[in-house]
Amino acid sequence: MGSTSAPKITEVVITPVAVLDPPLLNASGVHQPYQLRAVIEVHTDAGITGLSEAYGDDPTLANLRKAAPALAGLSVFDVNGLTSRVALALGKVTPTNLTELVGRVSREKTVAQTVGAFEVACYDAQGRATGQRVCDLLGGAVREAVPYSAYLFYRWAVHPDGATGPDYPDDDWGDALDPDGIVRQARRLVDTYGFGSLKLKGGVFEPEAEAEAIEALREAFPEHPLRLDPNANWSVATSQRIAPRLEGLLEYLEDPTGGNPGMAEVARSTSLPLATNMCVTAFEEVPEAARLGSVSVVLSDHHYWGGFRASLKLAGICETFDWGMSMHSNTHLGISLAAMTHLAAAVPNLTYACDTHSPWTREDVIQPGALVWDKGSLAVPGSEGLGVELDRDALEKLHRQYLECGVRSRDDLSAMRLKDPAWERLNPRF
Ligand SMILES: O=C([O-])C(=O)C[C@H](O)[C@@H](O)C(=O)[O-]
Ligand SMILES: [Mg+2]
Repeated sequence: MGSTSAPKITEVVITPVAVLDPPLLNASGVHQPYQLRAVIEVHTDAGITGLSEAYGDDPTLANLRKAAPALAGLSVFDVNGLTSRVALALGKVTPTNLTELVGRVSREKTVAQTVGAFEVACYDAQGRATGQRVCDLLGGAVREAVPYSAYLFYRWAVHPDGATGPDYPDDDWGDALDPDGIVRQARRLVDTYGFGSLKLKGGVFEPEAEAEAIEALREAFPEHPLRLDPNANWSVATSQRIAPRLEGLLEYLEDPTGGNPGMAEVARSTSLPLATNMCVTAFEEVPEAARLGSVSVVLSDHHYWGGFRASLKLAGICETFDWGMSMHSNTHLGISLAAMTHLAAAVPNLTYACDTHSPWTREDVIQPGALVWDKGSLAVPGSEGLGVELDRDALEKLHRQYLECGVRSRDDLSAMRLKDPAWERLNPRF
């Protein structure tokens, strides 16, 4: 196809939505009753529309809205043009981030987040224009089914008093606050989805209690690879105390402590591979990690690395430094899940099962049937583009929920203080 006949962007529509979210505990506090996402539609003069999904907090929305008008007239194939137009439109943008749990903020990362949000929609449009799947545009599928891991969370049964209205529909998972609760949760996730590996979100309770939960998981699931992610809520000394107990139990220990120097100290004292989505989260952080030897697995995430092409670049870096590659998730909907699946299908060295928050998200904006769980994996959806279609009624409903719920940014700390007003975010806590 010559560039003159390539679909050109005519309009970008950004719709914020709010989705029900359970009270999942982490190092920063607890999830609010609603998580925010932005649904992006990139319309073209060819009548084709590309879809994408991004964070939906106020600062992200402001950046998306600031950059969107600059895309008018751009070919959906011109991803380099997209990158430079977004950077120019954002100018000296204020660095923003969704949560401290995905590493430090920087201007580079803020621009990358915005580029990535539109880039995914452009790839979807490219696929729809050419009759190709996104994974084929990214180099071809090296796997037709992408394995995901069960994402286990300590959690309460219900949100704290005052966090929700009287009609808020709590889920039926109950609480999980000790090893038995975590094993019970894992059993249900494995039985329902067939997950073949398990990740426990840690950094919540005393590290010994979390190690005990890992031991209980090992006993209950002798064959499942296990991971623990304390989100940098352990000091170096604590990490060095606990890591030996976890050796032989975990396939990797994710972000036990904060920063590349601290991670490097821990790495030197344990045989456990250390993984991260906190100290290597942008290209500018790669040289220090490589120099110090702080990590051996990097969790990619197209939402903040800058989209598909940036993720392929990261894959090359991982290969160069002999780092394993996995995939991180924040709460997301089906458009992002499709994007994650196409990307993971096309990256040969992304050999670890990917993270997903899917089981915790009871609502969606896509039409059902495109993403079907089978033995903990998702087959690459569709025959062109991302392979998912918007459910307009659901989009409208979740947008209305956004307008009514009052949540405008992610704030796990304030959510936690509804239960315990004296709760402090200690960094690290343990
Ligand atoms: O692997 C991670 O660090 C995450 O998944 C970060 C997320 O924000 C997770 O902790 C959460 O949803 O609470
Ligand atoms: Mg992590």
